[in-house]
Amino acid sequence: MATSCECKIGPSILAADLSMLGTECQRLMECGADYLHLDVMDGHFVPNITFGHPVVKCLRPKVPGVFFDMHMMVAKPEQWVEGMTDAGANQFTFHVEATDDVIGCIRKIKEAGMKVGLGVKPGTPVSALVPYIELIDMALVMTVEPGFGGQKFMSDMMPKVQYLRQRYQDLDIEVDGGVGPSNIDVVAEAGANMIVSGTAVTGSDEPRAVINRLKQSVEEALQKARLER
Ligand SMILES: O=C(CO)[C@H](O)[C@H](O)COP(=O)(O)O
Ligand SMILES: [Fe+2]
Repeated sequence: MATSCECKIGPSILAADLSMLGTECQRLMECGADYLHLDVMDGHFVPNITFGHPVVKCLRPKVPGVFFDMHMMVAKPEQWVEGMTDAGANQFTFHVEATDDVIGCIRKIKEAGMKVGLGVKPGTPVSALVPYIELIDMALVMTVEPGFGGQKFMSDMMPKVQYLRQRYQDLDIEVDGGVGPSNIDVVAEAGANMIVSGTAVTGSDEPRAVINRLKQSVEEALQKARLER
């Protein structure tokens, strides 16, 4: 996932034309995306349905080598680990609220050879992640209620990001929901280094320009933070 920016931008394809998923993903990578954030919803954990591992398996050869961060908004995430690794997913990000056996799920994902992401919904305190931090690769802080793209960014989630960054320098921290050029600076300043942007990118006629603007804004925010230190 090499980029000049310390922060990586991963477009969510939720608001893209899903009938052309392969082409849309290729286009986003050509426009400067660092990785792809693929939103899986099961109609149980969230009140919406998207797609599952059979679709991801078809998508994999269309964008070989691209990092797939699977945002698993599903109940019983452990049941989809095998299917996702077989489909070619790189990271399996599930929600701490979704299973009674978080450690068992983490172990299963690692054994399958994928990286582990663990997320919290807006109403869940960040402390819910703390017992698992040493076991995971990435913490996901949701800045919308999971289930739908195009919602308003919840800036009051930033203290969660700051809390994690102050304590865990090497942890990947992802922010997801409502992020675009007008607010990505706040997200980067708080300490996120993997930033998802869906509607702002895929809903634009010029996704390349939007991704460039996102990266520029992150660079400026980090530069400002360095100078203020
Ligand atoms: O997980 C998600 C919703 O549950 C999406 O990744 C997220 O909403 C990104 O889309 P947008 O930038 O349009 O909010
Ligand atoms: Fe997501």
